[in-house]
Amino acid sequence: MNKRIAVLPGDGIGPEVVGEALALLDVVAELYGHTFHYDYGKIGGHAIDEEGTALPAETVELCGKSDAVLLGAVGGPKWDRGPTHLRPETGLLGLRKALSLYANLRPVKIFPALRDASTLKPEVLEGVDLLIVRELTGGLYFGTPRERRTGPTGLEVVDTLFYTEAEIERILRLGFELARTRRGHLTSVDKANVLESSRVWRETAERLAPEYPDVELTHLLVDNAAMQLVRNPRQFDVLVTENLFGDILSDEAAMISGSIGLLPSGSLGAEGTLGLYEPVHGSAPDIAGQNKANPLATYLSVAMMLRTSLGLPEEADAVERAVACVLEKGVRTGDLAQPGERVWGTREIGAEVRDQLRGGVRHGWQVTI
Ligand SMILES: NC(=O)C1=CN([C@@H]2O[C@H](COP(=O)(O)OP(=O)(O)OC[C@H]3O[C@@H](n4cnc5c(N)ncnc54)[C@H](O)[C@@H]3O)[C@@H](O)[C@H]2O)C=CC1
Ligand SMILES: CC(C)CC(=O)C(=O)O
Ligand SMILES: [Mg+2]
Repeated sequence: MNKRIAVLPGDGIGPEVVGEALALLDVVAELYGHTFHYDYGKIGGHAIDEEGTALPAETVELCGKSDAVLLGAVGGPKWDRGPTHLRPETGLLGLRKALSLYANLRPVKIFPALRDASTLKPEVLEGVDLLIVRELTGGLYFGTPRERRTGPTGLEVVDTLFYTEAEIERILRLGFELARTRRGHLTSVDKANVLESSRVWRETAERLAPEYPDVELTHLLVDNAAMQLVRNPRQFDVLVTENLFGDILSDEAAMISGSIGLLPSGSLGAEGTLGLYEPVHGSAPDIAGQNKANPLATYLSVAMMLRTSLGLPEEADAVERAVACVLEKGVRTGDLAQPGERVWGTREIGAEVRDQLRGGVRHGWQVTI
């Protein structure tokens, strides 16, 4: 199979984890007889430095010609003081919008080997398998006006939470559809006790529910959802929520599995359109360039890409198995290692996963998981 992948490494640890992910994809290609072409694009802070914009037009064009997009992360302190239009994050938001990627899927699973790394007690973790469906092209991150202005008492600032009913309906429908393919439970997370947008969100969920009689719908206010996620995450199957809420809840949920360095994501538009795959974490400036970043979230994002956009489920399974096996062998980056345990670097854990993938596919050897 011949596929074109747009590769946007970005800033900070982005190039490190994406570099490892491509080395892993090369092994997938070698083992299964595929050809993956990588077309590199600029986005974020380094694009600002080199092109004067966080999202050069060529990057959007490149993505449009690809079968899938793999992204690292954008941002860093160097660009934090810039004006809004010259901030790395606007590049990523702009790309999501330009590609109409309205749904961001963030699965949270437990690797049995990592029970110790989770902040939760082992008995609470048993059987956790949840999916956060985050609306990605609307809400507070995209509403206008967004501005600073001078009012009667001095500086005033405005961010706008804007949704159309149609935007709310399409993400909720996806939530119902995904719940239907899993355990049949959808939790819609909102702040309907305060926000008008959330009231429409809840009304829309109620209106759609009769069309999905096989799905049990529950509503939860976002503050309670944040608490329930760490109290008893096993109660959740699919959570569907607004852009900002989903952003925050997914970082929180990362700690159920043990580290933000483990959580993958896939962003999708209408059926048959391009998908963008990226780890949930950011550019981690505090560890950038030190061979400390955990590349597993990016590997698991690659697995999502193989399965969803490239139609290669067997290859996706093999990557996920290789990751699980390496963890089972006790290989840990610093974010996962317990006090006193050996710490592997980004490149070293990368080599372990590649070896495991080769061994698993060629010789069928793997650690029992
Ligand atoms: N999708 C994206 O490109 C995102 C970009 N950002 C940007 O990233 C920059 C840093 O943001 P932070 O709030 O620090 O969030 P962050 O996710 O980059 O880092 C938070 C903490 O987690 C650690 N961490 C993150 N990824 C890791 C990995 N793979 N392995 C080991 N440890 C990891 C970091 O070292 C840090 O201590 C900011 O400029 C922010 O805007 C933040 C989130 C997402
Ligand atoms: C630009 C930010 C909204 C990125 C982020 O935090 C995320 O998508 O998780
Ligand atoms: Mg985030």
